Amino acid sequence: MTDTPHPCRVLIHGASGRMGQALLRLAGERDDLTVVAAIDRSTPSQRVVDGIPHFSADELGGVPAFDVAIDFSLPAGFDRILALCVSRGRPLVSGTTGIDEGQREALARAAATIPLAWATNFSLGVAILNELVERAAQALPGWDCDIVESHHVHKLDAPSGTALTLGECAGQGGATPRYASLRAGDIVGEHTVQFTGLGERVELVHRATNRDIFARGALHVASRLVARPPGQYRVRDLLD
Ligand SMILES: NC(=O)C1=CN([C@@H]2O[C@H](COP(=O)(O)OP(=O)(O)OC[C@H]3O[C@@H](n4cnc5c(N)ncnc54)[C@H](OP(=O)(O)O)[C@@H]3O)[C@@H](O)[C@H]2O)C=CC1
Ligand SMILES: O=C(O)C1=N[C@H](C(=O)O)C[C@H](O)C1
Repeated sequence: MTDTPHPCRVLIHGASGRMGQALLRLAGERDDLTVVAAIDRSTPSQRVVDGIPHFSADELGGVPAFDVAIDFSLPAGFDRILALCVSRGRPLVSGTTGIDEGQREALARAAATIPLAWATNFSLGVAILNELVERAAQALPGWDCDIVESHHVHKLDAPSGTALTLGECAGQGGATPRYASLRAGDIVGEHTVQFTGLGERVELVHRATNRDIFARGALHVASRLVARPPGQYRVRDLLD
């Protein structure tokens, strides 16, 4: 008889948010992961919810042992969760967008000591779209490149993180992208990359209709990251 390895212990940072709630629900459906701590910015009135201990961001230093942290919060909360993972020597999966250049540099430094997967979009479709955009930009030199993104009215950053990553991919293919953003209703997330030539146009589109796709992707990446050496990983590096 072989021993069953214990479920991977997960900390969720940004647990009260739209993404945090999806992560808690979907993690609860998996046998290989168990959530040992949920962190919100403000102190919750109830300390244990559905058997999961909740902590405020100010209490981060006192959270129990974990194997991997998953962060979907805001840029103001990002430095502290990164510092916690570095100090505990634990991997970090982060989908927080809107982080600045200094925070990107801190990520790169941290990758010398812990495994890290920071991505602006954890869906499979956008991982593929990133590659398609780079190839299209290479194949269509001189065409205009425009990235149009639409999101729900609560989204704070613009252009979206995904749009900026698509722009980096287009840039690697030689294009100079322009951006346009729309905030309306409850749109989960839509991105169109439009290449326009003379008399013709190519459009590459991704529409997210349910944020579970991001949460599932992040949980999958977390389950793979725990076995990796320190370094920065992309979503596509960790796909099966
Ligand atoms: N990479 C991807 O695939 C995706 C990325 N995102 C990104 O994930 C992030 C969260 O999105 P969403 O869930 O919609 O946002 P919400 O506003 O719904 O949730 C934000 C969460 O972060 C917490 N938080 C805010 N500020 C701090 C802080 N200073 N310290 C600690 N925690 C903090 C909030 O706690 P409290 O409730 O107590 O204020 C809340 O739990 C955004 O950056 C968004 O762009 C979203 C979807 C997919
Ligand atoms: O805030 C959101 O909702 C989303 N944010 C990410 C982004 O900024 O690209 C990913 C997704 O589009 C949803």
